Amino acid sequence: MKFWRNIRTLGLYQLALDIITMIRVCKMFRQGLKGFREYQIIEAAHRTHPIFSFWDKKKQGRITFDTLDFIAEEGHFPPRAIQITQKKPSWRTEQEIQSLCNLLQVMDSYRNYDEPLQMLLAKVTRFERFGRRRVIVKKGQRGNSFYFIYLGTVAVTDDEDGSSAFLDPHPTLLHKGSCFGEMGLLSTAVRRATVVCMEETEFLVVDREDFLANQLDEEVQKESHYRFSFFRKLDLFSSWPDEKLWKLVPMGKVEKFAYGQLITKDFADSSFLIFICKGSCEILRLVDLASSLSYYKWIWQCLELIDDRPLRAHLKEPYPEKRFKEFQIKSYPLQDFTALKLLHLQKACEQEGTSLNERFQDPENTLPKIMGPKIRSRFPYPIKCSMVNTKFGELPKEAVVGVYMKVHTVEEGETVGFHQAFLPGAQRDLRPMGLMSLGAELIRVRREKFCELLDNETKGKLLSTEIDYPSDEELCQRFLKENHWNVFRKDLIRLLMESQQKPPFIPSYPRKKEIYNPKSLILDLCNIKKRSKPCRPVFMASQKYLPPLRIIQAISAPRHKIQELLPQYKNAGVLI
Ligand SMILES: Nc1ncnc2c1ncn2[C@@H]1O[C@@H]2COP(=O)(O)O[C@H]2[C@H]1O
Repeated sequence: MKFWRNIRTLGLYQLALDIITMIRVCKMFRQGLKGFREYQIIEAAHRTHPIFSFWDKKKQGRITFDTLDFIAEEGHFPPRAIQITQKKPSWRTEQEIQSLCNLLQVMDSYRNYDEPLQMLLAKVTRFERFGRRRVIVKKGQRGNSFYFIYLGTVAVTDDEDGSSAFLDPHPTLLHKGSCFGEMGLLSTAVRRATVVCMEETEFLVVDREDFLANQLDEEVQKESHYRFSFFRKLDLFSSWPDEKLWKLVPMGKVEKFAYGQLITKDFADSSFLIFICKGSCEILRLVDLASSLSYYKWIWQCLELIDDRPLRAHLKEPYPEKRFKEFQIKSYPLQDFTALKLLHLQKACEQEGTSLNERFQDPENTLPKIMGPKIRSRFPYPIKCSMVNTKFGELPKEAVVGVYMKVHTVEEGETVGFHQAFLPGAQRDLRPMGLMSLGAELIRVRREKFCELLDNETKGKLLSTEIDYPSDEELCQRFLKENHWNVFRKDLIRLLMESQQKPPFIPSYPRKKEIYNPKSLILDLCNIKKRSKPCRPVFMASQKYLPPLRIIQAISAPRHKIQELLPQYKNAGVLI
């Protein structure tokens, strides 16, 4: 009693009570939050007809499938599937295993196995979810499990606690759909690396006994041999003995990328050397069009076409004499007097001491354009739009855009990532280039690890395969050319289709506003004035590579009617 009285006087009793209460509250919060999350996942009271059912003739019974059972918050492993993985393998029913197997198809590494093996894995796998910074496997330790990543990202590091992954600007990352932990399960091997979660990550785990019982070790060996035989076939390694090549094999894994999937934003800046095993990839460059002289010239030429005069000329009223000259020229019937106009214009230019090609550079120039009638002469009055300064002069703000241009295609058996790496820094092409898959299978190896094996002969071979990538100016000119051709092609198709006089096929669009609108990828120079506020989503380039910039795919500029360029098509349909 005395003891308790002492404690009471010391306040320790109260402290202990407080701590117990706090623990209880925390526990309730934890449970509450979990419950809340589960609620978010399952909540679907408003959904209609969640149960899909049909009569199975063979089984003479009704088969029902509650779609809600396998619905989860986007990307998360569904709660119903979690329940199945929590059961002992022998308690899982055939149907449950099949449902799990269907669900796991989203993971590339799982899908690669043949169907019977997939079913065996679905029977034994269990689910785990870990938070950021959690170490999953530790280098040097004995391995007990093999992991599929259902959601999230992990990093593979050489240190024991995985902390380097958060300091390294280019850590080795494994994403949703990959697997790891197989090497430590092979006979006497220990973990070759540490794997740490970069964010909250969901795994499907196969334990050592099940891994070996299902002969997954043989699958792993098969994959290693695949990598070895791929490297063996490359001319780059023809001088390497087998033992040396086997050192390269565990440095990377085979990764699959879907068509159009971005592999890396900037391969020169990343620390990887990439070998293309199957398919091909495109090297892409994000070009800031406003930094190109050709684009600058072209934009001003197009803007003049809008109403025959340079945009800036509208800001000042022309002298009466000039206005009269212009009136005279404009008042000719356009189609019949084009040649005459040209002659007149040339004379006028000579008088003014300018050549036709220089006209776009002269903001004061108010002479009309020389070709036939225009389409969309919408602005007979001054155009007002905000301008920005570029290195060549002012451009309308709307016209400062970027495009992704293909620089080069990398084919099967080629490598990416050592471009000009052996040149002195100042001579290197340091422009950021992205790599996009056209449906490719590749192996990524860390450059510094590869350099440990690199000899002079291999270096020489790498140098001999190097090519110079086109400059931004060349890419821009190519874009303008391709854009011109695409616009012409579309105009032509429209012209020819018009003749068929059938009502055009118009797909019915959902009424809801969509996030993706293909029109947002077209810069419409004819409506440049109207676009004070972009009404469509603007695709922005990454700040790291360029200033904020709208990304476009095509430019629709004021242009001459196609019938004028191809007089034989004047009566559309006659030639079809
Ligand atoms: N270069 C690499 N690229 C991708 N994964 C790797 C790489 N090195 C090791 N791993 C994986 O990281 C795991 C660490 O544990 P294990 O050695 O069991 O198996 C290893 C591989 O699955």
